[in-house]
Order: sequence, then C-alpha cells, then structure tokens
Amino acid sequence: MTVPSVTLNNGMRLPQLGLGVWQVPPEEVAEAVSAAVDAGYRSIDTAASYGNEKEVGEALRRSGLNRGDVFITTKLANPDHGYDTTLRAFDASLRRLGVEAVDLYLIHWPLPDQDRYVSTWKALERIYAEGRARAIGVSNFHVPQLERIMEEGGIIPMVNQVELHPMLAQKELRRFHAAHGIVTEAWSPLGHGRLLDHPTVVDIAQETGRTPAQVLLRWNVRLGNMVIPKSVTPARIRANFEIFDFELSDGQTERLDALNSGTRFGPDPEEFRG
Ligand SMILES: NC(=O)C1=CN([C@@H]2O[C@H](COP(=O)(O)OP(=O)(O)OC[C@H]3O[C@@H](n4cnc5c(N)ncnc54)[C@H](OP(=O)(O)O)[C@@H]3O)[C@@H](O)[C@H]2O)C=CC1
Ligand SMILES: O=C(O)C(=O)[C@@H](O)[C@H](O)C(=O)CO
Repeated sequence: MTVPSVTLNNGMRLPQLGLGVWQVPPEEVAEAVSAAVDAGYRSIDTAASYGNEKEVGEALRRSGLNRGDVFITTKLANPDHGYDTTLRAFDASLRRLGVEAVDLYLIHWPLPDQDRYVSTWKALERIYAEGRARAIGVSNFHVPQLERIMEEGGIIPMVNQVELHPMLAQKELRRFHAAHGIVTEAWSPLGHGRLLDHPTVVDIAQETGRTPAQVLLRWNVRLGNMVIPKSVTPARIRANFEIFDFELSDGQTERLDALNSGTRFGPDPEEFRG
C-alpha cells in the first residue's frame, strides 16, 4: 500500500502515516519498529522523554533500510528548554539515535509558565540552519504561542503535533495552521485507545467492513493531517497501515465530526508542566 506524502513549508515530503512509540519500553521497541517497517511504515515518532531513542535507532539500522528512506521524528524534553540546553539535548538525541541528522525535531510542550519556548525555538532554528534537522516544528502549541515564535523567530514551524481525534477536532488550530502553511500532526488519533469502542465508531466500522482503528485513522487522514498511531501488536500495526484503500462517506464523516466535544485524553498544554 502506498502512503501519501504531506509537503512541509520547506518543500520536504513526509509520509502521512507513521508509528508512535510513546510508552513502548526500550526492550519492546525493536519488535514494534521491525513489524512497522515490514508492513511498509517509513516514519517513526519518538521523543527524548520516551526513553527509547537508542533502541529506535538500532532497530532502524537493523531494518536494512537506507537512512534516506526512513523518517525519524524526535522531540526536546521539557527540562531542556532554553537555548544552550536545547543544543546540548539535541546532540544527545542524535547520539542516542545514532544518526547525523533527524528528519523532524519538535519542541515537545510549550510550558507557557516557564516562558522559554522562544529561546528554545531559536535553538531549533540554528539546528535547522546547520542541516542537523531536515525540518523543525513544535508540539502542543496553541495559536498565541505559535504567533509569538513566528513574530520573534525567523522560521515558521513546519509542523505542530497536537492531540487530535473526533472528540477533539482542533478546528481553530487547524484553521491557523492552514493559513500559515503549518502541517497538523495528530497524536493519540485513537484517543489513546479509548475511542475504539465508541458506538458511533463501532457502527461505522461495521458499515465499512473496517476496524474501529481504521475508521478513526481514515477520519484523520481525510483532514490532511499526519497521523502516528501507536501499537506494539504486529497485527494491529499492519491493520493500522491499511487505511488508504477505502473512503468514509460524507455522512459517516459528519457523524464522526459530530463527536467533537473538546474532550482531551491527554494533558492540557496550557497546564502541562511535564
Ligand atoms: N507530542 C505529544 O505530546 C504526544 C505525542 N504522542 C505520540 O502519538 C502516538 C500515539 O498516541 P498514543 O497516546 O500512544 O495513543 P493511540 O491513540 O495511538 O492509541 C494507542 C493505543 O491503542 C491500541 N491500539 C492501537 N492500534 C489498535 C488497533 N488496531 N486495535 C485495537 N487497539 C489498538 C494500542 O494498544 P497496543 O499497543 O497494545 O497494541 C494502545 O493501547 C504516541 O505513541 C506518540 O508517538 C502521544 C501523546 C502525546
Ligand atoms: O507521549 C507524549 O509525547 C507525551 O508528552 C505524553 O506522554 C505526556 O507526557 C502525557 O500524556 C503525560 O500524561
């Protein structure tokens, strides 16, 4: 199955679907990455705080894929905000991953009460200028924080990775992203697994002959978002990849859209201190 690409505002193309590895213990991540690569995934989303960068890097090297054929995203951990600390933390991520450059580097959380995300962003701009991250972006940023780094920095973020599923559709944020050429990337697209037994999702899965996870991922992909479902179960990893050979009807999409209630399964970025 061919995965469509999304094009970032610097012209770089990234697969629309990748594997997320939050809460995958280091000793289990190789098997998940290997199952994903075998299924056709070419994009892995990790983070310094996930504690599995080293094992992700090792698994990708063992996969036999050329470095240029796989996309690695990692993220700056919250305690490392600040210009110099970011540069050091980035070097440590590269060392753990065993690569000379990452494909996408993100500020993991804005931590508004610390108010250091602008200097942190400037460090990411330097890393990008040095060619050590092929793209840079943020995660869990709201409009005022995006506006500030766009005003005080020199580069428009290429991606904002946020919680996004039918119960948290992020309409305002997506409108802002679209207006400024920022790609939206959806984390917890299955609601951390908690949307899989929602009656509307289950009904649409029955109507389409697909799984609830495939329905939720297809809804996200239809919006044009990048999406990074997590699984450690090879059969689920494979099934989550099989979403580009069917469509949801307009009516099914509207029923999923109607679930939007602002419900978060993860932390509120305005409050999260990590
Ligand atoms: N930037 C940020 O702040 C954040 C980023 N993320 C990223 O997003 C990724 C995905 O989000 P996450 O919160 O992990 O949750 P998801 O919404 O991807 O759900 C993962 C859960 O769903 C289960 N699951 C996956 N596929 C299926 C399936 N086909 N059928 C049934 N169950 C399934 C998994 O179980 P099992 O593994 O046992 O198969 C797991 O329990 C993370 O791994 C991480 O990379 C997540 C949170 C915050
Ligand atoms: O997975 C991530 O990328 C996160 O930042 C979350 O795990 C976050 O730390 C959280 O949900 C804590 O409850």
